Parts: sequence; C-alpha cells; structure tokens
Amino acid sequence: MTASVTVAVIGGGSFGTALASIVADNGHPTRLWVRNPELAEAINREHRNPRYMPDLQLPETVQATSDLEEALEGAELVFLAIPSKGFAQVLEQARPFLKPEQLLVSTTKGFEEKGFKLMSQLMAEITGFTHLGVLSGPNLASELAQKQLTGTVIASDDDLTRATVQQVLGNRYFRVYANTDIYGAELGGALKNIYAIAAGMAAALGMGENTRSMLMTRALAEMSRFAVSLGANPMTFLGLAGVGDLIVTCTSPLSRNYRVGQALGQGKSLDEVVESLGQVAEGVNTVRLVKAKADEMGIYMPLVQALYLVLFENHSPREMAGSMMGNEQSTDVEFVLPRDEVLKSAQKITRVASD
Ligand SMILES: NC(=O)C1=CN([C@@H]2O[C@H](COP(=O)(O)OP(=O)(O)OC[C@H]3O[C@@H](n4cnc5c(N)ncnc54)[C@H](OP(=O)(O)O)[C@@H]3O)[C@@H](O)[C@H]2O)C=CC1
Ligand SMILES: O=C(CO)COP(=O)(O)O
Repeated sequence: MTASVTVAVIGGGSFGTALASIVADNGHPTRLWVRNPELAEAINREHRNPRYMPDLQLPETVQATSDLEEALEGAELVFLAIPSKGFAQVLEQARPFLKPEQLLVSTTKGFEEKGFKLMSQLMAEITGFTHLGVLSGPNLASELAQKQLTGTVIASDDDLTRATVQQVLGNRYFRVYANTDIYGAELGGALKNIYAIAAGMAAALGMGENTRSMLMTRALAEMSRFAVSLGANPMTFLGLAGVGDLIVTCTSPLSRNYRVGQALGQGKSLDEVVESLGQVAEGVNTVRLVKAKADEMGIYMPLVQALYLVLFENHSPREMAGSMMGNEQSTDVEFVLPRDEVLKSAQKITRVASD
C-alpha cells in the first residue's frame, strides 16, 4: 500500500462528514457516499455538508457521490458510517462493488436487531472478508470538525487494517490507538449510549456531580457484567473505546444521546425528542435491544431496566431514580469480589442478626 490511500466513507451524516474531512486533511483522496443525489451535488458545489455539518469547510479533495459503485471503485479503505438500523441494508447494496482486498471499518455504535449482532459480525457475514475493523472512541463529530484534540481506537485482529487506519487518520489533532479486541471496542461504543441518556436525564433533574460520578462508575460495572456474560473481555472498557467514550457522552450536551436524556428529564415525550433531534441517537434502540438480551440471559442490569421503563413505559425519571436507590447494595468491583459472594455474605449477616 502506498503512502496515499484512496478512502471511501459510506454515510455522510455528522460522523461520516467529520471523518472524510480528517482523511482528506491528511492528503488522501476521499469519496463520501450519501444516498441523496441533491445532497451529494450540494457538497461538491459548496465543499460543506449543508444538512449535517453546515459550518465545516471540507477540503476540495472530498468528492461526494450518491453512486455506491463510483464511491467504492478503487477505494483501498472503506469506512461505514451508517446508523445501525440501516447498516446491513447499505452493506448488502454495496456488496457487489466490494473486493476482498479492501479494508472495511465500521464506525457505527449500535446493534442489529435481528440476532443481536454487532456491525463487525454483519461485515463478516455479508462480505466474508478478512480485513475488518471498528473505529470507536471519544469522538463527538462536532468537536472533530473543530479539530479539537482527541484520540480513537482502531480495533481489528488484522495487522494491515490496524496499521493502515493509524496511518490514514492519525495527525496532529487525532491520535489513533490500536487494539486487537474488535468485539470489546464495539460493545463499549454501543453500550455507553445507554448511560449517556441516563446522565442527561440526571442533569435535567438537577442532580449533582456525585450522582453523575456514581452513575458513570456503575454504568461501567453494568457494561462489564454484560460483556463478560457475552464472553467478551471487559479490560477493553478501560481504554478510549470504553471509559473514554463513556465520559464524553455522559458529560457533554454535544452528545445526541445525552440530549435525548436531558429532554426526557425536562418532561418531553420520546417521540417528540427523537423527531426534533434530526440525527440518530443510537442509545434509544440500544436500551430496548440490550434489555431484551439481559432478560433472556438473566443478566442483572438495573440501569438498563430503569431506563427502559422511562423510555417505553412512561415511568417518571425522578421516581425511577428514587426506586433505584432502594436496590440491594452490592459489590463495588465485581472482578475483585463477585456479586454472588457479596449477596451470599449479606444474606448470612441478615440470618445471624435475626438468630
Ligand atoms: N456523530 C458522532 O459524534 C458520532 C457518531 N458515531 C456513530 O456513527 C453512526 C452514524 O452516526 P451519525 O453520522 O452521527 O448519524 P447522523 O444521524 O448524523 O447521519 C446518519 C447518516 O446515515 C444516513 N442513513 C441513515 N439511514 C440510512 C439508510 N438506511 N441507508 C442509507 N443511509 C442512511 C443518513 O442519510 P439521510 O440524510 O439520507 O437520511 C445520514 O447520512 C452511528 O452509529 C453513531 O453512533 C460514532 C462516533 C461519533
Ligand atoms: O459516540 C459519540 C461520541 O464518541 C457520539 O455520541 P452521540 O451519538 O450521543 O452524539
């Protein structure tokens, strides 16, 4: 592979547009696929994306197109930045134009409903290719667009994919760290959206920094419990794709998921909030899918359960927060002292006290 890498970004929403801007800024020929031909024309004419990122001036080397074949022809590296609900459909459409030597990297932070799959699993199933990866980290699109310093993770078990993405994206404002745990990085990015909604809600209810801190830490415990139950390695959650992304989305109103939580906390209805956002907030669907999976597998996820009741069964956020404070007081770090052992010893103490 030469120093200049031809890149296709499939999906010109907020993140795809910000990513295309970085790639082109680094001197690589960049195609940006959007499904709407008028938007593609506007991007090429104005060198900005008037629908999703009107304030970001794009390098002129970003070529937008609504033709998937044209976008993918000769691309060595392909980023897929489509929300999880449309991911499989777009990948199926792209499949006839993809070649096994191309590197495919998902930036999507969500699950496919059918079969509860992650995007890397869909990429493997639909293409059968080997150069697959996921990009995940504290990467709010609007901050990337302003070239605010940050880092991300390229997770892949393929050496070529990791090295190429580090070379193509890394620069003076964007650091790209490598990880071989694709599944862990992807789970971190998808799960943190749930807790960003809870954090936005807590802020709207006037809760303080102690509350936010407890929420984020218990979120990490809950995410880890879920990951372990699915056979994943929770250590990846200690990196940028886990705790890094959890912190930014649980603290910044620039996060759409956080803003959904804020609006719900202010008493707006879910339909109203989603409608007015005009962009994807993956966490809403993720709460529903993860709750169903946790129920099926018997995984204790009190934050997910409470959020599900608020989002889909009209429970009041304040009452849910109050009732959660009455849950059993369990173990802090479950990998040090497993939850079951804490509960068993608590039961023993209760028995001794009542004897
Ligand atoms: N924005 C961010 O800060 C970050 C986002 N991500 C993740 O990236 C993914 C994309 O998010 P983002 O760009 O922000 O989303 P946006 O809502 O900003 O944009 C969504 C884009 O996907 C397109 N799209 C949606 N559904 C389909 C479909 N069925 N077929 C074809 N195109 C479709 C939209 O096209 P149209 O306009 O025609 O509907 C639009 O271009 C999400 O999983 C998100 O979690 C990851 C890191 C940061
Ligand atoms: O994943 C993100 C930042 O890393 C973007 O978060 P939102 O989708 O909540 O805006």
